[in-house]
Parts: sequence; structure tokens; C-alpha cells
Amino acid sequence: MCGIVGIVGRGPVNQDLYDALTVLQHRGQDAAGICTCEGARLFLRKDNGLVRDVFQARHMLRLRGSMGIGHVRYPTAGSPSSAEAQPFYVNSPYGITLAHNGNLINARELKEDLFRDDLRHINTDSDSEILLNVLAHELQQGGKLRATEEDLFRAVRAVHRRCLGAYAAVAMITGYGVLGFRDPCGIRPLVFGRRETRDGPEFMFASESVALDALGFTLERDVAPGEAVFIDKRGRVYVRQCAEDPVLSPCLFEFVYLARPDSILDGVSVHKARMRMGEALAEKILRVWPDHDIDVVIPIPDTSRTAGLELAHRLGVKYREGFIKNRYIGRTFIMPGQTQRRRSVRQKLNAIGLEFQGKNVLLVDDSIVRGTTSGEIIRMAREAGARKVYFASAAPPVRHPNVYGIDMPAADELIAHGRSEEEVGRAIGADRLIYQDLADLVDAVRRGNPAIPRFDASVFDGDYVTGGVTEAYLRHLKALRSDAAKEQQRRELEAAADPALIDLYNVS
Ligand SMILES: O=P(O)(O)OC[C@H]1O[C@H](OP(=O)(O)OP(=O)(O)O)[C@H](O)[C@@H]1O
Ligand SMILES: NC(=O)CC[C@H](N)C(=O)O
Ligand SMILES: [Mg+2]
Repeated sequence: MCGIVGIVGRGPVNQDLYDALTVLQHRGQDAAGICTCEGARLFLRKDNGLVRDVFQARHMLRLRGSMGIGHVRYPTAGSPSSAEAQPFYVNSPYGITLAHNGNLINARELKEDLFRDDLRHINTDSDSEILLNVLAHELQQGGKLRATEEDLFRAVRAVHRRCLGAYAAVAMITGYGVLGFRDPCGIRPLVFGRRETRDGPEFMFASESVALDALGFTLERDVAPGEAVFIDKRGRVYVRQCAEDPVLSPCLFEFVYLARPDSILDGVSVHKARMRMGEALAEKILRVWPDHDIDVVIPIPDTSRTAGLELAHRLGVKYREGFIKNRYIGRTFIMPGQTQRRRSVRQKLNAIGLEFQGKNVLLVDDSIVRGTTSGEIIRMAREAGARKVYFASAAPPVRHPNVYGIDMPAADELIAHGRSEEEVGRAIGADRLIYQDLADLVDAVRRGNPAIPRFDASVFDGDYVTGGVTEAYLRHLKALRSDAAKEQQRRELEAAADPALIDLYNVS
């Protein structure tokens, strides 16, 4: 996932965009970018790094204008080069910049079509640059000097016809306004909100509602799957359903891990959904292991805390914070390489010995993906003197690659791939491992909004809601993005004398 934001304001928006990105930092730690618009002029600053490192005071001063978009990146396509940081820009027509969360499955075919039929050059390996150019091409088809909102909606309709995969996006049309749209399955989240000022209302799009809260915007609603919402620079809002058969199918993993607990996505409070996950997991433990001998429940910070607390409560067992997290180390799962992830777990978490000594502990995590965290943490619990180390996961086994914006490209990097639950338990070194059932996980989320017709649960069940995910595609993805392939990319980038950024003039 990545985090995206777009604001149409009444005064300068640079600080608000910056603040919103810091609140969305948990969705992407690799690169950050902001593009603002003043009159007919765009200002862009993007680079690799955390938000606080990418934007210095001198950049902020130059990001002028009362509308803009921003992005924090967690790459799922292309390379980690700063040239693939977002927003992306294309000059024709109108000067469009775009920030994207998700992943296009048919990026290869689209790139070929853009080159052969649409005569468009794509300069990077990022699927987001492709999405932008499809949108731009379709807008250009209108052949007008100035686009209307109808032209924008027509272009989004064509994007839906051509693009396959997950895309929640914000696009800024220079001097005109900001457009937010979501793929027909609504896999990745996108909300918009409003803030009243003396000069009139201001509007904001964001991946998660928490960014609206932080900036004093009131959540209006989620952008519906397939829908496009356009806010022009005067603050007029235009809304249109642009997909023929939209079916809301949000990614379950957003609720398990990706989103912040204080967000509300598609009407579901992430915090409450995680509490229900903990309850359901406790019920399962009581069902399959009624005579358990668990002395204490210990969550693995941060994400599993909410589920862990409820689980302990329902089991009637003590809950203790046995691991302390170094608050200056980010999320390990979304780090780019396995060596870095493994090292970071040890640096990030430290055990408080007395919570473990001589006890049978149940460690709880929200999910086990590559098994980096669980394996390391179980070792730490034993070193701290635990007698028995049990492990519970608030999500079912992750056995299939993700193709919709989470960087899990190769099945064989997932610890549960090709392994039974018992085998995973042995592989991570647990005395017993309990996984949530998929039906219980779905129920825990759906109870927050019973109107959600289905979820993308592909990492658990291998059923990809958009269709079109072939064996050949999965092989292609693995070849491009396995840990080994990424390591190679990283080395090549480092070796390049000047990984120059060929893009819109970048504020330096
Ligand atoms: O099996 P793995 O491949 O290790 O992935 C799963 C772990 O990674 C995530 O934690 P992370 O450190 O990213 O973030 P958090 O602090 O939000 O829990 C997640 O919460 C699990 O703990
Ligand atoms: N995680 C995401 O949403 C990634 C967006 C886009 N595919 C990129 O790699 O930059
Ligand atoms: Mg974690």
C-alpha cells in the first residue's frame, strides 16, 4: 500500500499536505512527494525517505498554491529509485499530476498499448506512471482546450475499461481541480472530507480517515468503488459513478494490518474490527483447546495490541506488554529487503524478562507473513525465560501473493506457503500455533458494515477479485519483485553514478 492525499483549499496547502503525509506514513516509508499548484504553475518535491527527511523548510516554502496532492510510497512495481517516487507528472493535456495506491495487473500490456497506439512514452517501470498516462490519453481524446468535469468522468470511465487491478488515485489538473477515483472493486481505500473556513469550504481526499481527523476535516464519505469525485479550485464538488458493474471488495489485509486503528474505512472502524478479531480468536482457542495452560497473553507491538487485549479479556487471562518497541524504528514488514527486516525486528522490540520467566506465554500477532517477526520473537521469548511459547495469529495463514498493492510477490517467500499450520508452528519454533479462521476474520470486519458485499481475501484464499491473475502473471511478478530480484535492483541503483531524476522540475 501507499498513502495518498489531495487538498483543494482556500489558502496555502503545503503544510496541510505535509501533515497529512506524516499521518499516513505507516502506509509507505520508502519515498514521499508533494505537488502543489498556484495558478498555472506546478511545484514538486519528491525523493526517497520518510516525510520528515524529504521536506526541508526550503522545499516547503517553494511548494506554493492552494491545491495539491501528496504521496508516501511503498513500492510494489518498478524500482526503489527516487525517479519512481510520486506524484508523477505528464504535461499533455492540461498538465496532470497523479498519486496512486495499488497495483495494475495489466501494466505490461498497457505500456505496450500506450507506446504503439497512444504514442506515449513511459519513462520509468512504475505502473503508476502508466495509470497517469492512460488517464491523460483518454482526456486528450476529448480534444478540448479546457476539460469539463464531464470530460474527466469520461476519461475515468475509459481508465476503468483499460486498467485491471487496484487503484485508488488522486489526480490534479493544473489550474482546474483535484480528481479522486477508485477502481471498480474499491480494493484500496479512499475517503474525502470537508472543512469550513471563513472563505468557504475546503476539501480533502485521503487514503484513511485518520488524515482528515488530524487536519480538522470532517469525513464526508468513502469514494465508492468505480466512482470519481472532482473538486474544482472554487470548491465545487462533482460526483459520478464511472464503472459499469462496481462491487465493493475492500482488501481484508487493510483491516488486519495496513490501516491505522483510528481510521474508519468503508464504514468499518478498524479498531473495532481488530477487537472483534481478538474475540473470535479467543473463541477459537476455547473451542479447540479448552484445557489450555496459558498464563499470560503478550501482544507483539504495534498492530496486534488491539486484538491481543480483547483476546486476553475473552480468555480470562492476564494481558501484559512484554515487548517494548523502539519508537524510532518504523514498520518492519514494509521494509524493502529481508536482511533489513530481520535486523530491524531485534532492534525494534525488546523483551521485559519478568513477564516471561517461568511462564507459558501466548504471543499474539495480527498476521504471520514471511515469519520474520514471529520466528525472532519466539526466540526472544525463550531467551527471556518463558517455559512454553504459544503463538496466535489474528489472521489466517497467508499463502498467496498479493497483486493489489502489498509487496508479497512470491508465494515461496511466505512461510505458510506449502506448509500445514503445524508445519508453520514448527518453522517459527512455537510450542503451539493457532490461526484465525477466514470466515471469522471476514465476520469480524463485516460486522462493522454488513452492506459490504465481499472482500478481497486473495492472500488467504488465492481468489483474486478482479480476475485476470494468471499463473504467467504471478511468475512474471515473482521474477520482477522477489527479494532476490529487488536486491539486484538495489545494487544496480547504487552502482549507477547518478540515479538522475528525469521528471518535472523537482524543488531541490
Ligand atoms: O511475518 P512477517 O513477515 O514478519 O510479517 C508480519 C509482521 O509484520 C508486521 O509488523 P510491523 O513491524 O511491520 O508493524 P507494526 O509495528 O505495525 O506491527 C505485522 O504486524 C506482523 O508483526
Ligand atoms: N503500494 C502501492 O500502492 C504502490 C503504488 C505503485 N504501484 C508503486 O509501486 O509506486
Ligand atoms: Mg507487527
